[in-house]
Amino acid sequence: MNIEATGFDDLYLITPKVFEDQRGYFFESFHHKKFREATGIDCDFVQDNQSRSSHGVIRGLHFQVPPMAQAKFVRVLQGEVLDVVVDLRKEKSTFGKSYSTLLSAENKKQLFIPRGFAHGIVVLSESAEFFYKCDNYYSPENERGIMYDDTSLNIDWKIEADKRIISDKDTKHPSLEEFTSPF
Ligand SMILES: Cc1cn([C@H]2C[C@H](O)[C@@H](COP(=O)(O)OP(=O)(O)O[C@H]3O[C@H](C)C(=O)[C@H](O)[C@H]3O)O2)c(=O)[nH]c1=O
Repeated sequence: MNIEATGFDDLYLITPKVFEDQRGYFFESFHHKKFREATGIDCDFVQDNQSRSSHGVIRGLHFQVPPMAQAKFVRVLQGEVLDVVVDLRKEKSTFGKSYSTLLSAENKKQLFIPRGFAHGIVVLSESAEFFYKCDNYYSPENERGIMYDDTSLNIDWKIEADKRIISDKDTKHPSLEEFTSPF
């Protein structure tokens, strides 16, 4: 497993070691001890989520506030997404900054997103199956969001505006400036 720093504290891009043979491939999609030894992060995941989305779908930018904030370990089972996170941790020099990376079934890359980040995806392939582990349970009353197209975030979502598929909920979040971060 190769773990890359991202310039954001505790945000890591992971490339698993893939074993290929004439049958296909195998890789360890998560290994608690190896991850902890490489990052110092002792993460106990309690909930797995999976979603399927069509080309152009944007889900985000979502997060849960304390005491139900979530760290996430995300990857793509089929297709390709641009995975986007925004640092909401006020004391960090990266506060308000975004980080994006391509995750795909092909590159098998994974992103560990610590608590204190808003998270979203945009689907670049025909469709995508997205899978992620969470270290805290879903809590609707603690769910929040910031606008994916907040110009202060300067995120390139790669899909033209008229081709984007977005839930009604995701068109009604505050901007980062309008949101007082609890992180
Ligand atoms: C997140 C979640 C949702 N739900 C229910 C609530 C709705 O009835 C339905 C769809 O939920 P939503 O539209 O919020 O799903 P996404 O837009 O994919 O939300 C996710 O999008 C981005 C990518 C994230 O990082 C978050 O984990 C999560 O907010 O599933 C549950 O029952 N449990 C859950 O953990």
